[in-house]
Amino acid sequence: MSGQIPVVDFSAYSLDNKNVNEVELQALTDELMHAFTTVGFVYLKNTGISSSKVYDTFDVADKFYLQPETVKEKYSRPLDKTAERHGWMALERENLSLIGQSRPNDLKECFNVMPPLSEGQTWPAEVPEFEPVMMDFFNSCHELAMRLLEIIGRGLAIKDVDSFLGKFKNVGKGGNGTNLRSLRYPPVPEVVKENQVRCGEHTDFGCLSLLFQDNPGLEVVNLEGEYVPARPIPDTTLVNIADTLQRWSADKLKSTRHRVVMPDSEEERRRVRRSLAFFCHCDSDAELRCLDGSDKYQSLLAREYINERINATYLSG
Ligand SMILES: O=C(O)CCC(=O)C(=O)O
Ligand SMILES: [Fe+2]
Repeated sequence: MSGQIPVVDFSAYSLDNKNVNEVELQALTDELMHAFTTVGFVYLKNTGISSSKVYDTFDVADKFYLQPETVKEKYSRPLDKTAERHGWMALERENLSLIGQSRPNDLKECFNVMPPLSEGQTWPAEVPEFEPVMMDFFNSCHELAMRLLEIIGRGLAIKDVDSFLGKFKNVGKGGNGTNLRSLRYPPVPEVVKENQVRCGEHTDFGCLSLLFQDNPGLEVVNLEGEYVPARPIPDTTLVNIADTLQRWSADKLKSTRHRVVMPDSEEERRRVRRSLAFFCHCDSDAELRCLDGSDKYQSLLAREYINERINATYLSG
């Protein structure tokens, strides 16, 4: 299916666009709202984030992954679920599967970039370009996410869009869970554990996710409830709604299940798969009161909601 995930031209509000046209922006809003209220995913082209920038970021991440395990361990992400979650996670350390422990841990390695770093956390000194390149990518994603949130605020007919956007004022500054995750899925080994996948089925926790991927494997649940491939389309960004925003919008916006499976073809199994996921969260102290004014869900703080979700996710120790 890239079939059922629409491809939308974002030129009207691209990061490069200095002359925003009201009529075009409204048409873009309508297209995006249609996608976000149905399948929950959309491919965007002409966002202003170039594929050369994406590939440069993949390459810098690779330089880190190629370091010896002893080096990478210095930058391990704390396993304590209450700690700020910046850092590296070794292969088969995490299990995102909603069906939990009935699957072996995910066959992936990843690095979460979560500024500002807490005390004791450092950037990989062995790859000096890691910090500036990751932060530059983080900042571009942040800018794009804010444009998308503005469009969503408009699409939901929120009276005070500025106050909605104000709930994201701490992205990258602390007191906000936004992070950029680089993922590396190694070639599939000869013998794979029963039921193991590259990334277990899940929905994302935050508000909005942006995804950049080099090789196939991602699958998304379609409107019929079946997993179908969401293949990489060159020069696009895949965007999806995540759980916090689904709840906040009283289920108008859809947070859709997805996963990354092992490819079938021998050739693809031998390939590394790389992706970059920007998980945009609202501020931890934002109050999630249903945006439509309804009382479908009881109001609670974003922090409380996210903690609930993190605690439900199995992290092997
Ligand atoms: O690697 C991918 O394409 C998707 C990863 C993902 O869904 C996640 O980390 O939440
Ligand atoms: Fe995800």
